[in-house]
Amino acid sequence: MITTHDLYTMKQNKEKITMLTAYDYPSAKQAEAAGVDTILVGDSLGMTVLGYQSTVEVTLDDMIHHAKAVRRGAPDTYVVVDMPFGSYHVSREEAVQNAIRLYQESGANAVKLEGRHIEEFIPVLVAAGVPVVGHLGLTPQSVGITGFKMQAGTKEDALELLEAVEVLEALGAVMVIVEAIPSDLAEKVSEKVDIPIIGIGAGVYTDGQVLVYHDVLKYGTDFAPKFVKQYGDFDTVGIEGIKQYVKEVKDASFPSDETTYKKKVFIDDENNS
Ligand SMILES: Nc1nc(=O)c2c([nH]1)NC[C@@H]1CN(c3ccc(C(=O)N[C@@H](CCC(=O)O)C(=O)O)cc3)CN21
Ligand SMILES: CC(C)C(=O)C(=O)O
Ligand SMILES: [Mg+2]
Repeated sequence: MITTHDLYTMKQNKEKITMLTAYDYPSAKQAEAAGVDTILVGDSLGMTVLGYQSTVEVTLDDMIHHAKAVRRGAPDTYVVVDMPFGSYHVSREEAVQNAIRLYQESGANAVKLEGRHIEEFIPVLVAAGVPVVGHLGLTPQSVGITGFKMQAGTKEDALELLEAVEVLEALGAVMVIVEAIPSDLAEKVSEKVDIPIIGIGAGVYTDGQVLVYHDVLKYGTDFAPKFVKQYGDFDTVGIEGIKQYVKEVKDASFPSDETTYKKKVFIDDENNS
């Protein structure tokens, strides 16, 4: 498994860092088998595997439940887990307590938090030994305020984001995700700091890329943001497979001899009791 330190080295060596979300045992196994550098147990699981309209409904217990399954499926991959909406917004004490619980119970390598208000308690987490990943730009937990659209499109907002990344680095964050921001800003941000900047919808100049498993494989998603590229079509493969199964049960061609136990046991036969 790579370490937090390896992520810095990869940036220094200009080796792109790959990140893919995973939410359960099989997706984690696939991600590890495919050799991704890092897995994100994103709170996007609320949308991709639980069918919610946003990530706002996801709870801390949901995140722990899914992250533990991911850890079992990918024991040798660097795993980042999202702190969900509301779990780090009430007070500094509660935020730190919840982050420590998530880190400890999930077995993840780092916890990710959205926005700038996290600046007030990052040092406490870092002091406690918890690697912290930031998330700026489009922060989906604030969808009620921002909507799902490109962020930092004005000079003022771009400068603000640039400053925020520097502050996160200074406070000890190990990595920052930037989501749905202009490519030239993402490039500047990546050049400005030594910690890796991972982009989603942020162009090609970041130190790495992250996408959502279900988007990459076209698996049950109802929409695809502009920045998604589909590398597979699980929906077609899955639906075709299920249709074939249904057909074969209907016409009794399944189960066949090969899928049937054929030891003869008659309950009324003394020789076979
Ligand atoms: N399946 C999935 N993929 C994601 O990338 C993702 C999630 N879920 N859930 C959490 C957040 C939410 N994200 C989103 C959700 C919607 C758009 C979207 O509709 N974007 C429009 C732009 C709309 C506009 O600019 O007005 C697009 O066309 O890209 C973008 C990112 C990214 N994250
Ligand atoms: C989109 C990524 C960065 C994320 O936070 C998630 O999957 O929840
Ligand atoms: Mg998230």
